[in-house]
Amino acid sequence: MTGRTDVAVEVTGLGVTLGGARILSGVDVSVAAGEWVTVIGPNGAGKSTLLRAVGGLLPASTGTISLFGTPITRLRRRDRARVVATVAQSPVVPAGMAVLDYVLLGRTPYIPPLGRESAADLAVAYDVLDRLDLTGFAARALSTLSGGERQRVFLARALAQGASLLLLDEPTSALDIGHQQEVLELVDQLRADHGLTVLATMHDLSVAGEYADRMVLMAAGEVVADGPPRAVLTDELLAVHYRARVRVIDGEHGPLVVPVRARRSG
Ligand SMILES: Nc1ncnc2c1ncn2[C@@H]1O[C@H](COP(=O)(O)OP(=O)(O)OP(=O)(O)O)[C@@H](O)[C@H]1O
Repeated sequence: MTGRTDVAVEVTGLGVTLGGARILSGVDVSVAAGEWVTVIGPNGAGKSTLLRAVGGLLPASTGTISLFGTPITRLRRRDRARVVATVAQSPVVPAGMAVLDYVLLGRTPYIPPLGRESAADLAVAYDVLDRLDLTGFAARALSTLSGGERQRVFLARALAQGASLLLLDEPTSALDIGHQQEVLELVDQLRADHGLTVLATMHDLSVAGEYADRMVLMAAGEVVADGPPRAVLTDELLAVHYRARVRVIDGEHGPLVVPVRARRSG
């Protein structure tokens, strides 16, 4: 059955089992078209697993996942790739591949079987390289780039895919503060200009809160809070689920989470 297309992601009662272990249980997450939702939670909470399931990279044991109203199980791989693009935490990179060729992999869903990329595909690849400040790297082997440069190339490949839903798993973890802002602002600009929908995971809670419309807090494979940043980034919720001592202060674009060191005795 085809449902509403103004809902980009509808996850209902999702359970995922991996290696015999239950990793996600009863997860409900909904992302409206054009919305930016960031999933947070401590290490091992199940954030990447959720993104991989939404990207069609892992099967659901229970529950359903729909993208723009179509159950993911009904989308063929090629059609799915035109709808959703994923930037994984550590993508596998083919040995010796040049940056431009890697970004062109994003155009695969548009290239006929046994065909070659068109001039239009090349133009898209060069455009995203330019937007991400990567033009000078086009001919370089991906393996020779720094961690941050490589992370921008992974994003470039996802953007070249032209999908309307972007899944970003820790997209800025290797980036310096300047490139972090550049990448997040670019994604936000694309969202404003092209109605892109973003479902991300991030560990930097202050940055996460500045960009997300809504945040989903996960712990031990379940959703424990879901709401605007101010409702999710609270001293209490972070203390309980991260076992962290933090102070949340009001920032211009959202709450800022400041770690507070324990008082030393003696
Ligand atoms: N193939 C697998 N077999 C068994 N357990 C797995 C498998 N893949 C992931 N897990 C476990 O599932 C749990 C959730 O992992 P996941 O990577 O989704 O967490 P995460 O919230 O993204 O964590 P992090 O913040 O550390 O990246 C972890 O405990 C992990 O060890």
